Amino acid sequence: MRPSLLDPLFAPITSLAGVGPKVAALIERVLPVDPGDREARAADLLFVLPNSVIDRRSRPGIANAAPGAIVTLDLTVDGHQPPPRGNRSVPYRVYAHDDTSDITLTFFHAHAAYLEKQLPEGAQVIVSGRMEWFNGRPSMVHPDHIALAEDAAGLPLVEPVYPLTAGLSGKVLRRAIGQALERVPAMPEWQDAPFLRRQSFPGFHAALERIHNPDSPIDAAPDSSAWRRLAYDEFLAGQVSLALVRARVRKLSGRPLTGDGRLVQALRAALPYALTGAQEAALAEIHADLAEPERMLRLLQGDVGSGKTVVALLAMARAVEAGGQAALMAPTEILARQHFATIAPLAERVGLQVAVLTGREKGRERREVLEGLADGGINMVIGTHALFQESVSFNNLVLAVVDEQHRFGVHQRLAMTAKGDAPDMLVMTATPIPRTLVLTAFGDMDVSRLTEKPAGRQPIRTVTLPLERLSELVGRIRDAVAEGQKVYWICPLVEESEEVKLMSAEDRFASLQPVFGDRVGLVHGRMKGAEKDEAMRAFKDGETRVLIATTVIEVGVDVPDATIIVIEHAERFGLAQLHQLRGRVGRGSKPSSCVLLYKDPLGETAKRRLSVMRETEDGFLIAEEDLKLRGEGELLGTRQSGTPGFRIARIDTHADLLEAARDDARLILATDPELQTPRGEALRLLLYVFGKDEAVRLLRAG
Ligand SMILES: Nc1ncnc2c1ncn2[C@@H]1O[C@H](COP(=O)(O)OP(=O)(O)OP(=O)(O)O)[C@@H](O)[C@H]1O
Repeated sequence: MRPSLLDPLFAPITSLAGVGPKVAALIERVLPVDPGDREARAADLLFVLPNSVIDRRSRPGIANAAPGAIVTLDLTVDGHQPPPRGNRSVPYRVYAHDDTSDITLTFFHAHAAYLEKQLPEGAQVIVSGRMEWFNGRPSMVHPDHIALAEDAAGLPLVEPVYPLTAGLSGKVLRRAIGQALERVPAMPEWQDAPFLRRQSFPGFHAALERIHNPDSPIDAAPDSSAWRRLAYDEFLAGQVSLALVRARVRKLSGRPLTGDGRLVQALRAALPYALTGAQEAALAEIHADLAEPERMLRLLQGDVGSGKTVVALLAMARAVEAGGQAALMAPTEILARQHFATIAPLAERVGLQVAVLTGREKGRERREVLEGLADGGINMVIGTHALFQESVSFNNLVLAVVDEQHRFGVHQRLAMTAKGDAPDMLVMTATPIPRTLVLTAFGDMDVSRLTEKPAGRQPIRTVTLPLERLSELVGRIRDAVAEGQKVYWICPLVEESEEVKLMSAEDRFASLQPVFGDRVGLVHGRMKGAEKDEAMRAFKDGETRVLIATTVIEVGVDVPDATIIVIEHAERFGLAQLHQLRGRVGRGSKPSSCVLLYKDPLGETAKRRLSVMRETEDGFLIAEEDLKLRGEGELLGTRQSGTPGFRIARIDTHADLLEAARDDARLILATDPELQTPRGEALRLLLYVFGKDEAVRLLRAG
């Protein structure tokens, strides 16, 4: 039970003065981590940390500001220049000046009414943001902060600037955060005192105060001791919680799984290729783990197209040899069916019973699968999260393989675990996550890496092309199709809504149909399962040659003879996603290419991403680069912050703390596994504060 001293912090944000349901909904949009299906709490507000500060201590003036510097300027607004009607690619410009020079303030996708209110013509305003020089003129794109000079009187000299969303003013947010800060109760220190001294870290409450009420910009920067303290808290909460889950999982100790090797041998013989060295090595590690009485918790990391599926199959075969059942869980229905289509013919050839179970199996079909799983008639099952459902019970599940784990949470992992008597776990991920992220997302699992691709693969030629040259591209694709090639055509991901996403794929389909006739197919997330299957099948069998798709095909889709992928509006995709998408080609022995269609003007980050894609195919390099580029923010709108899944910590700035937190967590749990010492009690508070209630529940008297 959560101690009552935390109650005020855990009250919904609507309990704060000035926060009604409407404001609450806006605040939820700026929370660094989506609260999911629970209400946002006052505690969540503590971790809305500033993007930057307005430093009113000195005002250099436009002419004296260094390019790239974040500055505060006292400006007089001279005039507005909205973009021509209907042309959203031209920015909205506001002209202004101070005693030293003129400046242009630039806004993309701006709301005219909002800007007219914020920057009335003739008004004195205070604007801060990054100084840039554009065509030799001082400019500022999307200032971080704008205030009328009259409103700014009496404001602190150093003021934090928070991420905002349309309709939510800085003032309202600051006031709400201030109240949340007042609700932080006196709590015992959960960090080790000598460690705090060594690092010169302030206490938890003091750190929050310092960041939200800074005396200087340094206080509110991610590398300040206050921010680092909180990042460490967050890492430690995460590591302790992962370690608790892991301890529970391991404690349900496993059983040695060995077999006579006949099934595995027969399957290997049935494969149309020989395993790569990396596949052999990974398999040997997995088989060794299975043979141990301890449970296996292993992560199989392989770059796109490195051949993870067959490794999973052979691991599952070993589990069946040992007399148990194995399950493979995929993140999407398309993938579950694809795995089934690959695995079933091979497995059935050696006498295995394989079934598929997704949300789509209904009625008799479903009943038969459930019966087969319960009585052991089915040896292997492949499915989606439908495998977790309560109605599913296994006769003897000894191995659970989870594909694309980063889409599943720790709790789902536990749910799968509950299905068997402590089954071994193999987690597969196609995202070549850097070592540090493995640690944050998976804790310290054992890791096998597929570092080599099957022989005979050719490099993928990657080119970038502006959207204006679309018709030229269509001509070339037509030639390629005439030669018998197969083409994926990925349509833009538009954030506003699924609706729009769908539209763009359908529009493209409609515009390409006159060119390709019935050789063009369409697949997107809103289609019914059977329609999706049919579209994938037609493409696989070559009835359609061009497949227009949304990112539903991002992960895992395997059509080895597809040789071209066009990614429209490539500038809107993240690096990891582009890499995954590109990995849909180059999976056979023929040369392949990837065309990144982009729309000008490209932001700096987008430009860098596209050039990284041109320069390398190495997923691990790309992942490192991705991490560096993230958090630098985009020109389009607010600076996005941080590392996914974290509120405070940023892998690029705080990576050193992560290793320390992992070691600390191990040490803590080795000496105080149930968190019952005084420090352990304090650590329970830490877990609550960071929303790890689930982890506390795993503890005795939790
Ligand atoms: N040793 C091998 N030699 C030749 N081809 C192989 C080998 N191993 C796997 N393949 C083939 O390589 C392709 C990719 O394998 P698989 O679908 O398992 O990749 P993956 O690692 O899951 O990649 P992704 O994450 O991109 O889906 C498949 O067509 C598979 O049949």
